[in-house]
Amino acid sequence: MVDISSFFADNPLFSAGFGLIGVGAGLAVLRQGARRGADLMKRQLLVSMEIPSHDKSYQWVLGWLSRRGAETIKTADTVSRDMTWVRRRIASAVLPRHVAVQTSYKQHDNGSVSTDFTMVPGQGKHIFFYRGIFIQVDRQRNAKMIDIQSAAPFETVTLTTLSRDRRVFSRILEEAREYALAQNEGRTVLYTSFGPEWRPFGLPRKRRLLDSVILDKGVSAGIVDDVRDFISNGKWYDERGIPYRRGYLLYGPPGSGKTSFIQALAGELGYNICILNLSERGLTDDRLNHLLTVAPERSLILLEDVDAAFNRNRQQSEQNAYQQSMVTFSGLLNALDGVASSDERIILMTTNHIERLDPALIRPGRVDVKVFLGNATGFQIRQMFTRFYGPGSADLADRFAKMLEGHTVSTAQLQGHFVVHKKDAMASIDNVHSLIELTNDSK
Ligand SMILES: Nc1ncnc2c1ncn2[C@@H]1O[C@H](COP(=O)(O)OP(=O)(O)OP(=O)(O)O)[C@@H](O)[C@H]1O
Repeated sequence: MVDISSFFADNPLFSAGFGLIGVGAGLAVLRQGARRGADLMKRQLLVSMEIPSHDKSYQWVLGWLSRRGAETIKTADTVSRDMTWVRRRIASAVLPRHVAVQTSYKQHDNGSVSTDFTMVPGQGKHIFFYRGIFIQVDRQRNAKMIDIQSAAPFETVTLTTLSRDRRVFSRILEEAREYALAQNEGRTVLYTSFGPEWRPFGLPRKRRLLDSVILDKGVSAGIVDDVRDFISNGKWYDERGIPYRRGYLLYGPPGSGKTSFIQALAGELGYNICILNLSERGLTDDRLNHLLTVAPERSLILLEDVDAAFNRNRQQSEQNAYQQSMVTFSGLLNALDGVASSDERIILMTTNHIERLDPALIRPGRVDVKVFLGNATGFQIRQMFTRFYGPGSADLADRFAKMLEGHTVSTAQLQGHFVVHKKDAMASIDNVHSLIELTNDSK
């Protein structure tokens, strides 16, 4: 009888093969162990924060990173020229090698616009140094996924650092937000709706000064006081379970300063403006409701020319739903009532024809303050005159106002007249007949 075990044991070919299998298996176990060990170490030692491109902080963080890049170059430049290699080392250690360009435009106080190019980290991994800590930035694009709102490829930026430094992330987010806000300091951002979200429209504009819009005596101060009072009384509303919102309706003839005043009000409060056109194609009740709920903080919501979208004739407004926008009258009322919102909401509406508005739209709770901005009064004419020609022109202003007595002139027409005669107050008076010809007397 053959002893099988001794046959295998004595067979050199077999034992060598068996040995190899053993070594292979051992290596695989080791490899897996090493991978697991590395994963475990990574989990224990590293923390990361992922910021998807649809999040508001995404652009803030990219902007902030680009500023850090610029600062690093400056720091590197301060190193003495004899130590060029040190400068190179600093720069090559912390500056991304693959950058993407982001072009921004800035409006200066004199109205001119300049272009600014900034380098933001491009796709891939980069390391930067912040407050004594190394942080890895990994910017990735997923070409297969599209952000439906912006139709842009979906991207993420992931910051990774040692877990003992995890608190640095909130500091970075805070700094990035402050940096982004500081870029718009002294400016008013106009937002328009883009699908279900608000997007900045054009460049942030220089704030309009409140005293550049001349309303009748006490009107401007009255509105500003009311809004300020509202803003500072959130707790009061909360304690009484009253929705924290306030609606204003500015009504009056064209060119009386309704829109300009809202811009100046936003400037005065340091707020931005979200402009919504109710007649916009594709706007539905749901979208309107959603937009009013997600308006950026510290913003005024402006619904311009509400009479164009809805008027007394409900029949017509229902037809409207099919012809242009799909917002129904009841949808608008619901959105204004802002069912579950406890956030501050300031809604301003403008119209040239208050008489065409359905009383349900302008009842208290939806419109709390109604202000008539009419054609220029004697007070406004004098104020605008002295604002254009200086405080020394008060006597001429009286004369000019007298000449316009009995005529209906809008403040926009007055502004136009003063712009034509901007350098000469007397010419403005001598040519008052050209203004009277334009007036609304016979209309
Ligand atoms: N009361 C005012 N004080 C200073 N400027 C004014 C005033 N009213 C109008 N203007 C000037 O006239 C122009 C048009 O004003 P604005 O668009 O604010 O009027 P509006 O009442 O909103 O008009 P519409 O009803 O046609 O929308 C702006 O350039 C603005 O500066």
